[in-house]
Amino acid sequence: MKIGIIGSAGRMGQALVDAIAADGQEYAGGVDKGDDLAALVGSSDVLVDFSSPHAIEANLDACVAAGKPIVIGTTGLEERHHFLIDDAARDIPVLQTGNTSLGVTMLSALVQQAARQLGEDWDIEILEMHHRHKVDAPSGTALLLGEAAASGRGIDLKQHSDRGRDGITGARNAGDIGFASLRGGSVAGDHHVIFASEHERIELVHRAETRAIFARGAVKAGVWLTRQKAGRFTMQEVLGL
Ligand SMILES: NC(=O)C1=CN([C@@H]2O[C@H](COP(=O)(O)OP(=O)(O)OC[C@H]3O[C@@H](n4cnc5c(N)ncnc54)[C@H](OP(=O)(O)O)[C@@H]3O)[C@@H](O)[C@H]2O)C=CC1
Ligand SMILES: O=C(O)C1=N[C@H](C(=O)O)C[C@H](O)C1
Repeated sequence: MKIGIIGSAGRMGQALVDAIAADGQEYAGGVDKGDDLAALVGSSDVLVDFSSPHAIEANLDACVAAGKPIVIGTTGLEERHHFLIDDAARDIPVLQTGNTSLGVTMLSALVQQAARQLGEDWDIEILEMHHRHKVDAPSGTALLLGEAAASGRGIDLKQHSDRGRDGITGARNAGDIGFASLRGGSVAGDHHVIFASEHERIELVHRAETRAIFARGAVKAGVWLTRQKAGRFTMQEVLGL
């Protein structure tokens, strides 16, 4: 399978080049800002995008025009990006996720189950730490885990998230899902989901020890997408979880 990378010179782009070779796939080439995207899309069977939210619209347009599937791992997406993805998914297979690793995909299933079964007296807080170069917060994974918790609870995350406590915040709003972000050093990605009740606490933690886990999952998702019809897919579907 010929896999093209959008954001190829970046940290994830480089990890992907290795993962493509390790999986026995063919590297079709890569683009970064200002490169010939249409040419890459034309010569690839599937595109994998780990670049910037600014690139999403052009990437989707190019893939729709050429009828090629795309995996979007880029984070920091806004609502309008999700609408663009939904539109494109009417014509081509698209998988967008804040985390392509097996471990986080499993964690999100566990978080959803815990949130469903624990009562509302269990406060939910999500803490993430990443390397000093990361530009978006909360991480895409933290938001994905927040969505998993909200869906387990049967609530809308947008109406129930607390994303930036500072100063005299007042007491915690019952039912909110709280987010906190730390940045420093070279941390590939740590996520803690904390369920806190009056007398006990459950903490579910995932630590990425290398970016290879994201790259491996993205390659797996890309190969899987080439066998799908148009639609929007999840890592749970790819991994059969
Ligand atoms: N879903 C997941 O599992 C994971 C997601 N990520 C996400 O992937 C993204 C990239 O992360 P990372 O590799 O660390 O970041 P980097 O900054 O190292 O790499 C981003 C690359 O994308 C390029 N780029 C920027 N704008 C465009 C554009 N408009 N078109 C094409 N290429 C562009 C950059 O080029 P230039 O330097 O010239 O701007 C750079 O080479 C982030 O959003 C990150 O959060 C990361 C890890 C896992
Ligand atoms: O920017 C990163 O590095 C990462 N980004 C993703 C996110 O925002 O959750 C995934 C991973 O944690 C690494």
